[in-house]
Amino acid sequence: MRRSIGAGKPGSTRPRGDGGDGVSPADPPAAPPARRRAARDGRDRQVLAERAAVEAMYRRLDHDLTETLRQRERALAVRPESPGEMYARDLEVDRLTRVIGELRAAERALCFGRVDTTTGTSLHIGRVALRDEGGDLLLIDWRADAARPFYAATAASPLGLRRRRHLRLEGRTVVGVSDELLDGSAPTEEDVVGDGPLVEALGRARTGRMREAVSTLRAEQDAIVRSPSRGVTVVQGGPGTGKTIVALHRAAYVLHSFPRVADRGVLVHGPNHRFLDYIGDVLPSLGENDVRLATAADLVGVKPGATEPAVVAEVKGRADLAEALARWVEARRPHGVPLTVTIGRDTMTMGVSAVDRARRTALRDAPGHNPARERFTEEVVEELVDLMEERAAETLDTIDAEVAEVLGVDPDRVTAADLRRLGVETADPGSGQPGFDRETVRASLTGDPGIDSLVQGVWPRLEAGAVLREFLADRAALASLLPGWTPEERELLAGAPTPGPTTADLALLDEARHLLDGPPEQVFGHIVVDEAQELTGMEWRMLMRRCPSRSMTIVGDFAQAGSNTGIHGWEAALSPFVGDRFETHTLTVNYRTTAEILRASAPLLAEVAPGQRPSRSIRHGAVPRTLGTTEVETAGSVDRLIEEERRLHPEGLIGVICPPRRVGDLEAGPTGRNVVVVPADEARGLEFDTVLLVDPAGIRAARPAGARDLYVATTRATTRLTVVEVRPDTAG
Ligand SMILES: Nc1ncnc2c1ncn2[C@@H]1O[C@H](COP(=O)(O)OP(=O)(O)OP(=O)(O)O)[C@@H](O)[C@H]1O
Repeated sequence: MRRSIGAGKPGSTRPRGDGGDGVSPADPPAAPPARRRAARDGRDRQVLAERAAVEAMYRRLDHDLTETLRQRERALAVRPESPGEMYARDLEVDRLTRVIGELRAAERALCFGRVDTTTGTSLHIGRVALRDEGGDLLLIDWRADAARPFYAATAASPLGLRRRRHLRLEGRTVVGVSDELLDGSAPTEEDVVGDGPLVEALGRARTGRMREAVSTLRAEQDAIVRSPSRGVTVVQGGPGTGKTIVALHRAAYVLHSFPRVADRGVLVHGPNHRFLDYIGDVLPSLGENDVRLATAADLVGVKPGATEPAVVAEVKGRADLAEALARWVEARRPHGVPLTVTIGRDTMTMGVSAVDRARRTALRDAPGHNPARERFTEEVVEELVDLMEERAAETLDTIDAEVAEVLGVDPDRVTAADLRRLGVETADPGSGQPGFDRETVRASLTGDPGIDSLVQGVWPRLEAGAVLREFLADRAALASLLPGWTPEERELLAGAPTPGPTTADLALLDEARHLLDGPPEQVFGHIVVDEAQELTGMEWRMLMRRCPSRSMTIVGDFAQAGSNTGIHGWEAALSPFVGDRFETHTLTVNYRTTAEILRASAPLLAEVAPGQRPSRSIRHGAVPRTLGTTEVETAGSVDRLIEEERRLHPEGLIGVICPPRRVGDLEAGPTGRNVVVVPADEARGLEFDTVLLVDPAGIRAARPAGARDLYVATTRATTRLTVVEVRPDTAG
């Protein structure tokens, strides 16, 4: 028999049953009163015992926090006496600041779990590790190896556990415990077997912000979070299977377990700010505050101000543009040409092979067209100094020859003999031309505007925005650099200049900057890519160059792809960068959508991704309904539905998902508290208790990926879905 204490109401949807997911069947049969009383006494004792244990942990947390704050104050008070000491001090202060952040973030639900082994030992699991004053372990960090059985043990594979316990806290007080027995043993008075926190978590009303799931990660999710792979991990699965939650917990795990990664920081890349805001609380609540959340526009630091047809965006996203652009830039450097310079009355020529050698040296020493140009200038100056020295030697030789002819003596030998007589060593023949001061000549040439304009003629400084505009408009170059493209495809590039950068231009701009100015300033130790099915070939390059270690967690679902990227699978996306060195995991259990909603979206899934198996939902709820309205009545009908929904489910979060062109009209309605209007092309990754899906035909027609937008929209609700079809107004 299973009972639950302290659990909140699971809401109107009920779990379907265990099904291997560890989710308990609902509605246990009623027990006789005496047994109920005994059970209640038993669980009260358990709650009290856990309360005492957790109070001790909070005391220790307070102590550790005070102590770490003191340590930081002491470190800050030290006066470093050398740059080395300053560096060491700053490192220590950074470390302590990080620990303080972790300890502070651990305040909420400090301890959420416990495991008891079959041999009688137990461990409490929480957000940080804590030891008592004697050094004994009070709490282990959820990311530690020792915590793995808490997540990974199942009845089929109990990993030495007898019991897994979840604790529920209000503030610092334990108010509920819930146990799962894993070794098949019968419950005793010390066990409180209940519905469990997953059911509770899934039944809670949404807030519009994703919540962390550290206490309820399932075994299949935990295996990915803890994967020892430091390379590329791909997580795929249908909507609501926990891809995002897994990726974010993996980022926290990686930061904790791979310190070298933590040094460089973690980037979470998402498609838009609506989505990044939605997931933005998860990592801080896991104690990770140093994670950067960014869209492509944030990474490039440019806001796209113009739009363009999807077909143009598609060709601009193709990765073979990178090679074409590189060759276009390469053609702006000197190849097979000499450099002739006039200094004073002298004209000197740096030969073709010297110029080519200087170009190669420059690009090797200073990657990027512009830095290499400066290095090339140094090489040119060096070559000119050599030439001038040679020229000086020739002039002196001529004078010497003239002197010898007039006086009948060799001036060099005379001078050397005179110097020897005076006890001075004569110049070493290898030390350069006597009287020619290379340093002074080099200094006078370095920074000389004449030299700069000479170099500018063969190797101009370039700016990424201008390069991109010129490149895209250079029909002749595009024809020779992109021979595999049809003339129509090339014309899409050249024939559609926009007044400002578009979204597809961002990755091209980044590529141009990389070619011109070298690698990006900020790179990361680990990158999480969410909604990765949206990335074009050029965008993959943009992310990969920011992750030289190729340590990445990539999550996505090609059935939900909104942009036509020309990339339909992980191999196509990743093999240019890592070959086949990536691990793919597939999540199959849907934690968001009810089975009824999933069933309603199945025909759309079959349409957009034939052959892809639907995920398996663990929740049940109302069958989605379809209503009709007319064009003029659309806003009024939606307003009435919102009011009805608010009356029946005051706690629930309502998402109104519609074609982009209807957003303005619908936002004028009773939005605000608990209601968000979202254009269908921005709904990826989001979730609501109730979804009002307005004008499905309009969503479908809004862009080429309309059917996939519609599929995404139907899979956003946790509980209730109402589809509002809009009929055209009849005349009169
Ligand atoms: N183990 C878990 N414990 C509690 N909640 C969970 C768990 N796994 C998933 N969820 C919840 O299920 C919902 C769906 O998860 P998530 O958004 O990560 O799925 P997804 O696969 O990324 O979906 P989509 O493809 O639609 O973006 C979220 O509310 C998430 O918090």
